[in-house]
Amino acid sequence: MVILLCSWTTKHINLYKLGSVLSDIQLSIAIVMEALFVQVLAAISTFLVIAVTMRLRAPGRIKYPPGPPAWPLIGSMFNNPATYPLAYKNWRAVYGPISYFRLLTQDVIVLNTREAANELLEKQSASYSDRPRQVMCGELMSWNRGIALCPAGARHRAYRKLVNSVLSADATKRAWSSHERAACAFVADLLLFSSYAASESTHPEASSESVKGRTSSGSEFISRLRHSIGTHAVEIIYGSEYTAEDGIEIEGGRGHLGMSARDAEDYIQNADEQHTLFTAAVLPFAYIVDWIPWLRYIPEATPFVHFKKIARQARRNLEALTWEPYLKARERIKCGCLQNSLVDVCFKSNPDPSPQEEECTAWAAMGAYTAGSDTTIAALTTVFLAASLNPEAQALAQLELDTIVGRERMPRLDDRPALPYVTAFVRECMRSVPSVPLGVPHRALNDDVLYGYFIPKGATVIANIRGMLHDPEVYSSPFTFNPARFLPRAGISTLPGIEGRAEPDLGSLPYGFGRRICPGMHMADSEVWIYTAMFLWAFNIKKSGADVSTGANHTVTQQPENWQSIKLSEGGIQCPIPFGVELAVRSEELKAVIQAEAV
Ligand code: HEM
Repeated sequence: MVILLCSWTTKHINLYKLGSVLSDIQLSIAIVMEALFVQVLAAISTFLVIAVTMRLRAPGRIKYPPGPPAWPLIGSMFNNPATYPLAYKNWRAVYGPISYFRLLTQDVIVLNTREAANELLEKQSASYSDRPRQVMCGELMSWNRGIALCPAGARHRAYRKLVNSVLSADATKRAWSSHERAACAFVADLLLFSSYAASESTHPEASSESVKGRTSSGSEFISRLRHSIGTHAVEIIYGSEYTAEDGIEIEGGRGHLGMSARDAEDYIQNADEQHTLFTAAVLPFAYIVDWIPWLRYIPEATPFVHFKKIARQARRNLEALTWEPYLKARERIKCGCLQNSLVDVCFKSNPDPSPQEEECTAWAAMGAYTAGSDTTIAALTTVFLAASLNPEAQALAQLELDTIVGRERMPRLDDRPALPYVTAFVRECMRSVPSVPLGVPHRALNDDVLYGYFIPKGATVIANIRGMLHDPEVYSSPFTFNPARFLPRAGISTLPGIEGRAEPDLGSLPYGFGRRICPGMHMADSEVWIYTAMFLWAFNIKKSGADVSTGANHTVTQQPENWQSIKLSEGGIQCPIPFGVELAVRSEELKAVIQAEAV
């Protein structure tokens, strides 16, 4: 039926087209409308056939998992929970460990417990390592050429191998001193100001202003954090500038090779803009074309069709984001200025790469940068908010730091085992506001059954990470900020008198599952920990109602006693907004140590 309708349309258009060249504009409009009408009819018939077939597919009488109410054929299209991460928060209580909904022809499985996620995404990792088709974000904007949305297969394996060269546990340990330097520079940078405020305008998703990249207004605090994490990531992935003074003769007498500080600034800014578009588009079915894929073929000039223009610009910018820093790093490396960045390590192991291999490295590098920055910034923003809202927990962490590290030097990463409360503080932040609340969707490669429920081949599989971390059956009073939940019952020697609750450790849960687990988790863990430790060692932080940089009054809506009321940005990456904080260095003595170590 569908084929018949389509061929009828084509014939019809051709006949009319002949006339329309000669006759008036009205006729052309009528033709387009008619063609569109028939195409829509064709699409609806397709959905009808496919949807009915799909409902009949479950073998035997295996049920689909429970889920929200759905309409015949269209499923949960009008109350699409896929685009609202918070919509899943009570699903474990309502539907149990595994739930299901359908959007037109797309099956979506939501895993609400760690056990269910382990059963599918860890134990059968190979069958769930693919990503669902994402027409807008993946195909039209080109993000499926990067690692995070790349389909499972040889190219994805090659990407993972490349990024592991600098992100594996061992490689990360070798980079500890570089993380410490970056955290120390951040703290020293903050010393220059007496107080700061974080506000909506600084978050990439918070305003249309920021979507266009104008993020400089007001709040120094987060923009400084963004700058610090971004510059550090650029260094780890592309290396830093190499100047003639560094001891090498540079051809043509130019002053430097590689990424200059200015290039890094531009890169960070461009990456922010592209990643903002990415986080909005990566949510399942975020754009109409994700629901009706053939819309990708309609001309960009069609009225009311904005997604084609957005996609074209995003694709062009993503190419630039991928190639410009890579080519600069390559130029430096070819002149013999080798460093330890991801791109350098790739060239060391393969000094004469083919164009395909170069393309692979360039996209792997871009993918690692973009996946690693906003997630880490979101985690650290939560840390600072948590400290400002929980003065008691802040004071306990500082007491532990003073006792173990003292006041004559800054904390280091090898202090971590001796600082259990600081570590528990960081974990509690990552539990309270996981940066990636629904992970990145996986895709079932085969039909499967879990707990007696049918999982159809091709289903999008979402791990409800936030729901797992807020499950009251696992974490008592899940919306109360309490680092002691991660301490042993017997307490800790660094802070006698604190009663631990010995609740389940986070493990790698905030970082996803199976073959797609975050390859940057070791780096993120070390980075978030050292930034937190140095920051709490150096500053007292408290909440404030005013953004001192702009003078604008912000209402402090964040309530320490109930993290459910914390305002979060929407999208694939979650970050608390807005909040004001005041910082004060803890003593002149510490200020002198910071200034000395930051040199
Ligand atoms: C607090 C910080 C971070 C969090 C919470 C986080 C979380 C995640 C999550 C949940 C995923 C999806 C995993 C899945 O599909 O099951 C992911 C993927 C990924 N992350 Fe992270 N991440 C963080 C930092 C980083 C860093 C620092 C890097 C690199 C420098 C990085 C690189 C990546 C990459 C490349 C992927 C895609 C992996 C793939 O599809 O094979 N992440 N991350």
